[in-house]
Amino acid sequence: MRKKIIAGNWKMNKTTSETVTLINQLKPLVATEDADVVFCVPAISLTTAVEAAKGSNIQIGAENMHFEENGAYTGEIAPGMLDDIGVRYVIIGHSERREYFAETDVTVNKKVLKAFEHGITPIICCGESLTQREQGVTIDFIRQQIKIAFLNVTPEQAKTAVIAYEPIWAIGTGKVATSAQAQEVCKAIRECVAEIYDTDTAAAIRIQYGGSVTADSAAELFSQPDIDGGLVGGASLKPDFGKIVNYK
Ligand SMILES: O=C(CO)COP(=O)(O)O
Repeated sequence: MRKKIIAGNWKMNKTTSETVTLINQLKPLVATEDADVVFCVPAISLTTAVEAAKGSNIQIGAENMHFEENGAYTGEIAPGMLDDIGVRYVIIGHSERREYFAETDVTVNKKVLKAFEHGITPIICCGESLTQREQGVTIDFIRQQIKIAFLNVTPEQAKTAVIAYEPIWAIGTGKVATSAQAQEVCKAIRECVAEIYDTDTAAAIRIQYGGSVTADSAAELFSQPDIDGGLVGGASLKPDFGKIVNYK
């Protein structure tokens, strides 16, 4: 049985002092043994967030990282820097990074490989646009994203990865995918992982749904057979996140 993983993606929200306040406020609300709970916070607050989360079940994740060890990449953050301060997860290839910062399936793959090298669990994002959904190419498009993201990733590594299916049309729009739509794609992702590797790997990998998840929609989404939790944007910044984590 896969353990659920419920992660917040804070995006570009909250100052460092606000981060401490919010973590302290949410700590008792997200305390559970039933799910892994991850807060992905802005890079500038990562060290503080790791400190603030100590003694709780909250793990801290980054929202991005570079794929090189170090070097002349002004403004970027290396995987070893995250590892050094106790960051255990990193979101890779979020659609906002693909859209505004020119990330591609190839850079996603490089980052995924680097994250594993450093023992950091990648939360690998995929998802179609509204146009692609209307064109009927959703599954083809996502299969391509997954196949490239996992190039040269070993089955042992893949078993520990997290995939976040986030339809772009559902992000920040209040337009949540139906549980049937989300389940259909998450099942297709698992089948794709089985094709790349084997059924054991497909059974172990955790697949989240993301896109306008709220305390009202979480229970139905997370009870689908191929949905192992969520990647939550807006609602992860509020006490409601506690209800999402304890959705049952
Ligand atoms: O992009 C998301 C999480 O990564 C989803 O954001 P919202 O929950 O705000 O729609």
